[in-house]
Amino acid sequence: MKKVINTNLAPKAIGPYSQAIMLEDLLFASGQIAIDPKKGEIVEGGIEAQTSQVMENIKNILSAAEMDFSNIIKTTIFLTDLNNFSLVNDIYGGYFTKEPPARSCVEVSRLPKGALIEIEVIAQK
Ligand SMILES: C=C(N)C(=O)O
Repeated sequence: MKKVINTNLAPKAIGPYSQAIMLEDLLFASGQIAIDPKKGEIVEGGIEAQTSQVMENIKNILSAAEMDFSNIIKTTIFLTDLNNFSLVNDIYGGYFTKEPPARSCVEVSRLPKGALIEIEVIAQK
């Protein structure tokens, strides 16, 4: 039986999707862009600020499902500019102290709200 995960500590959906869906012990989180949940707007400060906000949003969705970064088994990173690869790795890597999850990273032409980065995760409880 699936369960919808919803928290005010992560941005509200900007379309017809849930923040995350739990199916048995697996969590499928929708792609997070760098919306500050308090303001409802993309944070200022470029790729570094956006990456940090995305990771905080993911942290709060995991927390709403009683999980943390150690539960993540797969991520997908979407970047509008692969030149930001190293900057993103530096920030992203700080959230995974050991055994980082499997990952894909791709460049895309555009993201919702003009975001520079979107990350989706799958986690196991
Ligand atoms: C931001 C999204 N995850 C979306 O529009 O699907």
